[in-house]
Amino acid sequence: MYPLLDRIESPADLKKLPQEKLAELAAEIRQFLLANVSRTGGHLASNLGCVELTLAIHYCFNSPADRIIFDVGHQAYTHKILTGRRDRFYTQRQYQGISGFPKRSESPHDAFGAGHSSTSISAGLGMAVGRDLQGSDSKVIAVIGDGSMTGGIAFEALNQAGHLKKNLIVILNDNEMSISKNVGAFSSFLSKKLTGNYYRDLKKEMKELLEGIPAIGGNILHFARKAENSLKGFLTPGALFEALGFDYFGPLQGHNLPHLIEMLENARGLEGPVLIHVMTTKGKGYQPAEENPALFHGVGPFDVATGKVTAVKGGAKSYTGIFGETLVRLADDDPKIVAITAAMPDGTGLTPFARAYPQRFFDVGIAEQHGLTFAAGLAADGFRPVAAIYSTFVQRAYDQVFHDICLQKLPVTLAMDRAGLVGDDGPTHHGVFDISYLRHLPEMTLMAPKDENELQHMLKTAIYADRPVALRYPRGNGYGVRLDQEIAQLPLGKGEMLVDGDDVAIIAIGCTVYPAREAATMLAERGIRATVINARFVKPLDRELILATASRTGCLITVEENALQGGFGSAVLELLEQEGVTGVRVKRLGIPDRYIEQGPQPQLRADLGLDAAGIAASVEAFLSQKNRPTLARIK
Ligand SMILES: Cc1ncc(C[n+]2csc(CCOP(=O)(O)OP(=O)(O)O)c2C)c(N)n1
Ligand SMILES: CC(=O)[C@@H](O)[C@H](O)COP(=O)(O)O
Ligand SMILES: [Mg+2]
Repeated sequence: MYPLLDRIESPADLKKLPQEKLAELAAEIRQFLLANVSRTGGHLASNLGCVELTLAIHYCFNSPADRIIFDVGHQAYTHKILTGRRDRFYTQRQYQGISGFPKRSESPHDAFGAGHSSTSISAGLGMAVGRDLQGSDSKVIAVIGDGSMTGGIAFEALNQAGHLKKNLIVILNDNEMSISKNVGAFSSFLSKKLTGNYYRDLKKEMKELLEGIPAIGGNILHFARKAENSLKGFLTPGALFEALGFDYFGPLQGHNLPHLIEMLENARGLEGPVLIHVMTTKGKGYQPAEENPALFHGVGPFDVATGKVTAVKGGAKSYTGIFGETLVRLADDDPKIVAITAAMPDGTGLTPFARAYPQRFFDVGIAEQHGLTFAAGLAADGFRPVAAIYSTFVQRAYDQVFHDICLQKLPVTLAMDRAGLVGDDGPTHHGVFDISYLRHLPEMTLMAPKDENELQHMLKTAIYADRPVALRYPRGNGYGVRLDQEIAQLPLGKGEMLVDGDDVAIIAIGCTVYPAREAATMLAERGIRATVINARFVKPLDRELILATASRTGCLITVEENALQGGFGSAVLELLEQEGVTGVRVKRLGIPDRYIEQGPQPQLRADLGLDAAGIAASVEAFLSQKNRPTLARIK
């Protein structure tokens, strides 16, 4: 099927091909990507956009001795295919398959693991320094997109790289897109100057201005022409990188293999940090993806012929969608509500808000830290900011939550989408730590809805709590429950009892509540009467309800989709300890102390015993151990 690609098992095989054959190989790779990603889903558009670039890099450098680092890593499919994973590529992002991101444990060619953005230059610089300390002569190449370049850590790395003057090649893959259109002054700077129009218009305006000055205008024009080249240099993106100590080359047409290869061959021999600016088209070679790169950024299975995404039958609305709709409804009545995203307006459901209230919507770029401090600033000025960020990316901004929001008691709502197990993106993206890293911060209120209707109410509760609030909700669809027309504020720190039973109490939070209730039904069929509590709040806990239930049943099972360490169950244990409660047995169910690989959410939940059957089994096993020896007896 793929006459050239089928012969390539490693970069060494690639190098055997004459350069003239590479364009043909690129076309085969695009076919291969389409055939596979249309079945598995994945980050199609970015990968289609960097086929030639990746081929050129592997053609000119010697991986794994030379270290190739892909920022975010969502664009590393061609790299994987060329480095011995073509045969397994159909398993990418699948349960027990290869990862959708570079992963050090997967291949020696994956020089650095990724999934989160803007780390490649820092990691590359570390490797360059390590190489020099060890006296080796390998090359280090960091490939970073224009979106990822908006992350602060990328600039921190450029700053140090320009200072250290190590041999480091940074390739800026500029497609003028983040997931959505790239925004911000840096992005405008990169693109505006490149169109040439800006420069042409400026020149024309200057000429007219100077010609209009009587007598001396002509002379000045003469000097201005002489200065033209330096002016042009000043106006190109190169000036920025040169000022940071890099040698700048570009912009290059990123789909022109001979040009790329010539440039990279030259770059091999250059001393010091080098930045090669490459222009590419996101979705290149597949019309639907070129026309709608945001949709094909991370896409589910689709039909190659039509570009139509395979519809999920009868799906309820997503939590993300409900969040976005509710925020618009609340903002209709309150001009103080503003919304912030870190380069993910679609993913976080903020696009309807952006359309309805463009003046109150802010895409800060991939800059979670800045985004949260920016939100704190707005809150300090009397606004009600809602920052919608995936749970896993809030990790970037822990200090901002502490120092800029909680310590100053500022009423920022942190809407943490993708909390819990996310599925195919795997360990880099599972949002299973936020309860642990937020719960201990004084002033923080932390809640999680049991379903999409409760999400509506919690969002309003959060926005009007007049304090820092984090609201976590999962990736995927709700349960299709009826949505209350009136959005209400919930009492802070109050949970709800859903099922009453005396044998044991299951206290669940967020997306584990429905499975817990289903588990109770299963247990009832086996003669076990379980109480089920929807905790709603991780902080403050519903002290009265939990203590009363503990004293009544003497046996508590907590359930959460968060790390067990420091999670919701730990909070319940701490409550019992603080209150001096003894004689109550507690079992915590949640994410164990290891990273969870990729897979469909239901599969992962079943594996971890967090589905209804798993919870019921744990409850039964726990109850059957009632007479196990206590520590006192062992002593
Ligand atoms: C810290 C962090 N925030 C957000 C994301 C989500 N994200 C993944 S790719 C991406 C856009 C990256 O744009 P760019 O680097 O230009 O690559 P392109 O998709 O255009 O190929 C974003 C926002 C992330 N992976 N990491
Ligand atoms: C690479 C990355 O970080 C994003 O593209 C992420 O994969 C999006 O995840 P969702 O599909 O959950 O929006
Ligand atoms: Mg981009």
